[in-house]
Amino acid sequence: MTQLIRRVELAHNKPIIILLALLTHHALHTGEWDNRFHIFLGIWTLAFSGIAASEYMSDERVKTVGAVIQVTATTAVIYFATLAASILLHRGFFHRLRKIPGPFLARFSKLYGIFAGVLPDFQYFKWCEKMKEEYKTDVIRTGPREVTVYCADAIPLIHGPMSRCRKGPWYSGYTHVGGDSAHTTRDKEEHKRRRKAWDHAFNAKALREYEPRLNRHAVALMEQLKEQAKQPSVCFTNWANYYSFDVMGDVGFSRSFGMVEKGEEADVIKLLHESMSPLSVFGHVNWGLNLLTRTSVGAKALLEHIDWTSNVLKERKLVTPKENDVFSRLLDPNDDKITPEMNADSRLLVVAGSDTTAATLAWIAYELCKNLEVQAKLRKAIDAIEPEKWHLDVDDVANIAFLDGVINEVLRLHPAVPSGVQRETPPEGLTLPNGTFLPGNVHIWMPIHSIQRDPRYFQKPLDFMPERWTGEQPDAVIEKRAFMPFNTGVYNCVGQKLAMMELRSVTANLIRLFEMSFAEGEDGSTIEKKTRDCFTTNVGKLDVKLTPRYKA
Ligand code: HEM
Repeated sequence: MTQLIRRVELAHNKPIIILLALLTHHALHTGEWDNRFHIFLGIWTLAFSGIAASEYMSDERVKTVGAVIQVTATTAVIYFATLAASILLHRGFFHRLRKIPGPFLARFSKLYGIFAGVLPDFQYFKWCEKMKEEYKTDVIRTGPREVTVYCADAIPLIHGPMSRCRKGPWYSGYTHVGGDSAHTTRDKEEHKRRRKAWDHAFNAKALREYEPRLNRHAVALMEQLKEQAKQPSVCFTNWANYYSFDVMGDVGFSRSFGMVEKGEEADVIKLLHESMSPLSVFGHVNWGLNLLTRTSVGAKALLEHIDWTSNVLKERKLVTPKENDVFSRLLDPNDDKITPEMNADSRLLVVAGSDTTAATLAWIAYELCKNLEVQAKLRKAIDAIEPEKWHLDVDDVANIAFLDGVINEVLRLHPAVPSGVQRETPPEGLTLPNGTFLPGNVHIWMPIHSIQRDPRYFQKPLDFMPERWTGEQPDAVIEKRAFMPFNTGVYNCVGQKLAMMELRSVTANLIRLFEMSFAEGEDGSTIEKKTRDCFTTNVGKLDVKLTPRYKA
């Protein structure tokens, strides 16, 4: 054996080291390693430890620790320098995406997007917007193997029901810790099977069953806001969070979190936001997120949140609720076990079912404070409904065109998933409607925020104009497909009808009971600047002044 090692003399044989580096690049390039990068780290650690040991044992010239380190380090430098040079040369000048325009440095690494687009203000969607203005084209290369696509006519190809694209590796970032949810599974057949149960949990009959709960939570919120209105300023973002968390707990798990009742930020909301935070950066470098969750460094909150949501489900499994909830439809009553997939679905419901609605409610308050004439017009429409009732039920506000116009306009200007979702081209590639050919296994993002503010699709796109949705200004929507806050196709938001019921119920009652304006010292800049894009958003604080319209 020693003879053999001596003959090969790997550490002294530069061509072999270079060849191994090139083979490594080939393996990295042809496979999907985003979520298996730890395997390479393991192989490298073993290989270089092996080289150090074999040098020490077999080479008379290498007999001190210093000499062993020197030889191993030289080997590592040659290997990694070759690997880096090969990767960078390929990504920069020979890659299949080399003809797609984009920032020069972005073609070498996604780290560029992180430094240029995320770290300045954690609002990556704004950087996407800047790229579109700078390059004035619909397809921009924003990473070595990634493009950002801005044209609405590509939506059916990328997201539509017949799309051949599949979910990208972003979705498997921490599958190894929590299992795959219906949302994170990348297997189309598995998604189809699991989505059936979710569809059942949000069909018309189920939604009707959830209505009384929504009414109860809206009443509780309004009662608390009446008390809060005695203060000069109310932190609306907090109350939006409490409400949506209570609804999600009740409708999802028949569990009362009682946050509106307590009126204080519960640790679990903080934990939820902290668990999503790493995605703002590591959502762009999958291998980073994967390593983070494997080593727990920096992913403590995420792991704790996964545990917490598993416990919520465990406790739910022990009871038979009086009213059906979402998990009445998802859990198998004949099976005592809770699978990792069910635990992952539990976290999916907590994240998707609370944060998105809370963020949208906060933006509704922001836009209504900024556009007082819209608020007055909305109030007129709301006052006309069932004037003798002191509280409007979900059913009462199901078909108010101007209310839906306000909500749609907020979802257009402030989508809860602003940077969009990742898809991957099929192996044979994809030709976009503008003729651009995207080779196979390329990652695509369609930034919802940019598309929904594009003047090609919406007249005066930055104006808050609910009338564009009500029939009063129909020409103001030029391309309806470009409105995709809940996404579209087989992976679209299963909870969108429930979300609309919540948004209508809270907005209508809020506007019926209070005049709302920015609190003193507030101008809306905190929510604009401090909102953090973490796939969903952690919205910044918004303080409002509520003036009751009726005496208690
Ligand atoms: C304003 C509120 C909401 C917005 C803007 C929103 C947006 C979205 C978007 C864009 C997706 C697609 C994600 C992707 O493809 O990766 C999605 C998926 C999903 N949403 Fe929502 N959502 C909202 C509220 C809700 C609510 C209230 C629930 C449940 C209670 C919910 C449950 C889900 C689930 C389970 C999925 C995964 C569906 C699948 O992959 O088949 N969402 N949502």
